[in-house]
Amino acid sequence: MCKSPFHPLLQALPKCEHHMHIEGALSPDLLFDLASRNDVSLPGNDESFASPSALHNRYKRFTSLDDFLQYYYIGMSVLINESDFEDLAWDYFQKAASGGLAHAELFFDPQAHSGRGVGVSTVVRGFDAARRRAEEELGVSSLLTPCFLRHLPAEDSLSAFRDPVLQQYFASGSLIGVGLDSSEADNPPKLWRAIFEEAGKLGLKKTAHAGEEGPPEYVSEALEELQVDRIDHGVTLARNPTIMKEVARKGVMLSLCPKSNVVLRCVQNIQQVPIRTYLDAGVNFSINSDDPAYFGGYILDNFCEVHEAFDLSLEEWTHICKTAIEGSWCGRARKDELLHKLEKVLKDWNAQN
Ligand SMILES: Nc1ncnc2[nH]cnc12
Ligand SMILES: [Zn+2]
Repeated sequence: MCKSPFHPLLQALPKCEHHMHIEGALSPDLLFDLASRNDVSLPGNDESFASPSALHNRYKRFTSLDDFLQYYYIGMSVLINESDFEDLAWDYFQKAASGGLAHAELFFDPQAHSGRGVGVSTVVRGFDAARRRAEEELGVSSLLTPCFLRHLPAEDSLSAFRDPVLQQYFASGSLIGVGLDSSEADNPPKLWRAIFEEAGKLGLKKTAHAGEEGPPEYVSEALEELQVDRIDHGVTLARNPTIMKEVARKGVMLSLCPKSNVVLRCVQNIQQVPIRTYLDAGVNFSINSDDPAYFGGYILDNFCEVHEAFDLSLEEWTHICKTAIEGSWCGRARKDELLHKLEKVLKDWNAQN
């Protein structure tokens, strides 16, 4: 919660999140509970795993994306059964909905589970159970996208993409698109071109992490070589005005993750996230939590920190929320419902202020 008089408005705004790795919602408490439930032993040689609070403290000292990813992949080892994935996603939906989440487009990493013998149907069935419950009990809609891991060879990603079970989920509409995540440095997007070409032929949505730690040229490469509809992060894009102008011209949306960028040291503080630069340059963006259990905050916390750093106006918040709604991959009917909710929140706010 921030101290701004705007806080009640920030809380009430109907939020769309497009960049949230469900495995990144695994809190230290749930991680320890699941480790005990599933009899999974945590690394004995790392004192960060001595207790949930020791782990929580370690999360305050990440030095880079790869330093974080090491903990992120170890954390996942406790996720074994369908009910574990359901509990994880349900925990996320409850916490994010309390901060005004209305629609979530969620990533997961199938290779990080299949590599440990947990099949994609176990993962998707668990998430789907939580997604149905979120829709019924919280009024939160959601979509699910598998991401492919760029720290592994691109051929591994291609076989994971071609897994018949995954293909069946694409065909049925349970999975909406494809994404690309994990270690960015020295892993240029073009190496994953084959997957994105096949995904395009299947009519799937396409997105890729680019310009998080990597250079702005990875953003243009993802757009040109992978033909992505969206860019995840793009925080380094502001360093190249030519590419930035092209992104603005094309109307491509960036899914920015302000707290993540600070915690993983892509920027020194929230003020350095180029929010003002992108608003001025007409670059579309949404504000997202990335891995909320690791980075110390859900979507509302990201809204609050951005507001405190940039003192945005009512018009600017309205623009950000509308861009996020229009940039979502849900259908027109759901977008209209979300726009309607937004109008109502703004009307109530204006009536009271
Ligand atoms: N911030 C991030 N960047 C790349 N891959 C990720 N996987 C989970 N979080 C990620
Ligand atoms: Zn991410």
